[in-house]
Amino acid sequence: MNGFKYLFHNNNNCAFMGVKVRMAPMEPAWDAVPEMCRAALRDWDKAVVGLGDELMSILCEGLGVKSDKWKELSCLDTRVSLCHYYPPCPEPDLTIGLTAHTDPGVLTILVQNEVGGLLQVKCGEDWADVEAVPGAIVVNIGDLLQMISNDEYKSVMHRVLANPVEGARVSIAEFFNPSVRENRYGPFPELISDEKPTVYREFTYGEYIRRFFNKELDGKTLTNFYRIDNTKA
Ligand SMILES: O=C(O)CCC(=O)C(=O)O
Ligand SMILES: [Fe+2]
Repeated sequence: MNGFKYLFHNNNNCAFMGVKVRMAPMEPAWDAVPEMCRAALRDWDKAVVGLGDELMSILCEGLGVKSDKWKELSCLDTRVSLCHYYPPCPEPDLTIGLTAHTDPGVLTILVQNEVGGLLQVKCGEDWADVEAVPGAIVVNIGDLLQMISNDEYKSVMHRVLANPVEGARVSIAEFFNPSVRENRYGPFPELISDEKPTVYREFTYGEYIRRFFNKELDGKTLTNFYRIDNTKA
């Protein structure tokens, strides 16, 4: 089915189920998406696409490069929506909702329902709860953005605990990724100087994404793989 998947559990046997729809660059086969969430998913995608553009322009300005710099690399052209459903778990101490990871792409925009306190972000050695604030949107910097920003922005390690309460936790994420596999990625040249040499070597998006799908998620990031050890220069 073009661009649509049910995920009943993922490789790490996490305690969630999900529906994944690739929204762009190709339109999904909407007929294959369950009718009950078709319109909502279409509206969600429409609502976040502009927000992604706007956030990325602000983030580029923050780096001191031109605000549409990200367009040169088709940074946001692939969009994947992933709806997560974390059912109540009778033994939450024995499993995890979603294992610790950083998002591999550029940006993630996420909303969650009122069952909060399960999404956590790593702060130093500790985990901090991301409370469910009505109307709030969670934005994650992904590994690719960390690398193209030459470490000015840091991707966020996060996880979801198994759900100990009666009601289900629901979240919807939109992942923004590049689309052109041949494009070469590395820190924006404008950010490189003698004082701040490049922290990452270049790679193609195709190579990057292949590596991502061939590794375990738990606690590891791809950024270390592409990092140059400047202390040895
Ligand atoms: O459900 C959540 O809040 C987080 C989901 C997530 O981190 C992911 O799918 O990458
Ligand atoms: Fe994530």
